[in-house]
Amino acid sequence: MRLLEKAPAKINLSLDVLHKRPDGFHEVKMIMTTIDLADRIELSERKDGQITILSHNRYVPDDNRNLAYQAAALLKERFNVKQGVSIGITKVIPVAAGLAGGSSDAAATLRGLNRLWKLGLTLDELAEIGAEIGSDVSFCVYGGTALATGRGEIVQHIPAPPHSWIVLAKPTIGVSTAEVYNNLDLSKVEHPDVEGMLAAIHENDYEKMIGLVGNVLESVTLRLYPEVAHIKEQMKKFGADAVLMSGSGPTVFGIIQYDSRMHRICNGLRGFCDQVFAVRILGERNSLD
Ligand SMILES: C[C@@](CO)(OP(=O)(O)O)[C@H](O)COP(=O)(O)OP(=O)(O)OC[C@H]1O[C@@H](n2ccc(N)nc2=O)[C@H](O)[C@@H]1O
Ligand SMILES: Nc1ncnc2c1ncn2[C@@H]1O[C@H](COP(=O)(O)OP(=O)(O)O)[C@@H](O)[C@H]1O
Repeated sequence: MRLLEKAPAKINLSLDVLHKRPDGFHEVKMIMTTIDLADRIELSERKDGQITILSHNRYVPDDNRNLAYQAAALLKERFNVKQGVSIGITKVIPVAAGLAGGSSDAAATLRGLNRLWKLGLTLDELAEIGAEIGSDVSFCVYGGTALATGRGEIVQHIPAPPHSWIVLAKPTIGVSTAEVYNNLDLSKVEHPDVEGMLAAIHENDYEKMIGLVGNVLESVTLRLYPEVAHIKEQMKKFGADAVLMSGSGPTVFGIIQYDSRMHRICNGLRGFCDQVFAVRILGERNSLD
């Protein structure tokens, strides 16, 4: 048997870090939403009990460092599964980009293997297992839009943000999440208004939402990688309503209401940036909701 799962990317509309915890992780408060940019995960049964990964992407490990491999290994061990699985990953989401591509591949693998191996687990149970793989995996198990707290694994569902285009621009560099958290100086950051963003989303208020985007991790990544600041400036200049870095970066996203302006911004960015995408938020509400 063979089955397919989509693994969508996420962006962080608001990302605050409260403090560093004794376990080395940071306590976060962030609003995440899945977007229509997805990897494709193909799972095929193996009778020999092995787990294999094939991604045809030189930036993605094809062994037990792959988060999808780790998801399969964890389920196999925890539920004493005798079968194996071949995991084919078609990468569309840029790697090490702040878009949770690896986490989403792991989450899709958990959802898919739950079906393939007939484990009968709930999404809540899969999300709990996902937290053992990485902080963003729990959110990716559910997708949609959520307030994430703890180290990111406590997920509270909220409505989708107002109708808008998301334009993504990824500079050629990749960023290490651990490096960004390690260089964060919380005494020097401006904290975003996460509660205000929550209210804007609940009220489906586009103007309020674009005025409240914020990410404390920008303070680190923009300093370490000036090209990210350059892309932010260009996206603003081309007319995006709001511009922010996603996660630990380096991907920058713009929020735009009108199609015509979205096209203008994409064309402008493509002049100097290889990876530019225009996508919708998954499960978005239309402006009349
Ligand atoms: C910054 C965010 C925002 O959504 O996303 P990305 O930029 O990775 O997409 C996340 O917090 C990233 O989550 P994730 O990428 O799953 O992180 P993990 O694998 O759990 O941890 C990688 C490393 O980041 C640091 N880390 C991660 C999460 C957290 N709350 N505090 C931390 O200090 C730790 O140093 C950890 O060793
Ligand atoms: N399935 C996967 N897809 C992409 N990267 C993966 C995967 N599994 C493990 N990795 C590793 O995880 C690192 C972070 O990748 P990714 O999840 O794309 O970034 P981010 O955490 O910034 O959203 C990569 O450098 C890569 O080596």
